[in-house]
Amino acid sequence: MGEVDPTFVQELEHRPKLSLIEAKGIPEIDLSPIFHNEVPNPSAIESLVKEIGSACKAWGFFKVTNHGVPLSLRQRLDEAARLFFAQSLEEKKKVARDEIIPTGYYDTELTKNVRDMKEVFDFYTNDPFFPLTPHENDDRVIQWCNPTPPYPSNFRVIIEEYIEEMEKLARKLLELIALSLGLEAKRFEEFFKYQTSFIRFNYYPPCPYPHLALGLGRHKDAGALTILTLNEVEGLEVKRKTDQQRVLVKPTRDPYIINIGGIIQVWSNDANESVEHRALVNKEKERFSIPFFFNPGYDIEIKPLEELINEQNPSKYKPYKWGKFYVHRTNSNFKKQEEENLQIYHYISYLRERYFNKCMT
Ligand SMILES: O=C(O)CCC(=O)C(=O)O
Ligand SMILES: [Fe+2]
Repeated sequence: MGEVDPTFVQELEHRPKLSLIEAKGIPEIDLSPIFHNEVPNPSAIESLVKEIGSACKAWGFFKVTNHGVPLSLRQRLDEAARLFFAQSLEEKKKVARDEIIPTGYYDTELTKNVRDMKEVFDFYTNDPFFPLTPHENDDRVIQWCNPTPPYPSNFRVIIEEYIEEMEKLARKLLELIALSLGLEAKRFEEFFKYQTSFIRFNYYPPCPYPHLALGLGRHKDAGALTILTLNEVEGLEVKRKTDQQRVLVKPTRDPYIINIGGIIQVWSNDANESVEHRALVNKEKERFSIPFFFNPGYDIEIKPLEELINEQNPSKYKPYKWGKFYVHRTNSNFKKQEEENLQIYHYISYLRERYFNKCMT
């Protein structure tokens, strides 16, 4: 075993446990009532909405089957990603991200200020606009253009095809979530007109010290919704809501894993919470995961929805602009900071602040 690079080493309390617990009972939800029924069946849709609602509350994440995304497209995407990461570092760095526009390849991501044992390639939908800086009074925006990887030559085309499928699925899932919260199906639609969604390719090479490092440190996804696909290698650990234990999610070929993000947590005023998760590495096998993060426009103000708050259940969050939040957070994932990176709980309204500071780790 070579020298351990200290930048990857997790503090004792965050190192992986040697005995892992397999997650049981993760809801697996069949989406055929919306994707495979020619004629809509209202009672099937109603039970689907109930299932989604309880999965969001009990777990914050769940699997979906019959989701309408062709397996063959995913296989082409997996293969293209594998070819991309198998190239030399020099080749991959031809499409490296920079400090201003963080699209493309990088291998130095930090989560909670510790380096992750992974490489990444990020590709945003429709070259979206973002604030140039996180500073509140700075109105300048900049377009985040995606680099085109020269190899494999069809990578970009496949990514774009796949993103279209992801968007379709994400919009449907959000409709079901809206219904489960007692809202109109299309309640969230306007927020995604100028979306800032992106697809991320995570590549975790075999690691000589998997008991000290993590592929991806503990975090909660900050956007609205994540649609995740994994290769056959285990590694995803999710914090189970019932007992706060980290449980290992068995990778499955066809179903997608859906994660509630921080934005839905805020919109729903905590009715649906985003769960903490992380990724382990191992000594022998390389691991891939491909999340699609469905995110709203940069200028959308995120706050609890009017319909979901009242005197008994007042708003728990101060409004924040998604683009500013995101740029702040992206900067901290790239460079080591003196303080912890931005989280939705930094927007908890004043009255709850003391309570929350105690609860968050
Ligand atoms: O690699 C995994 O299993 C999880 C990836 C993830 O959580 C993320 O990229 O946000
Ligand atoms: Fe995540």
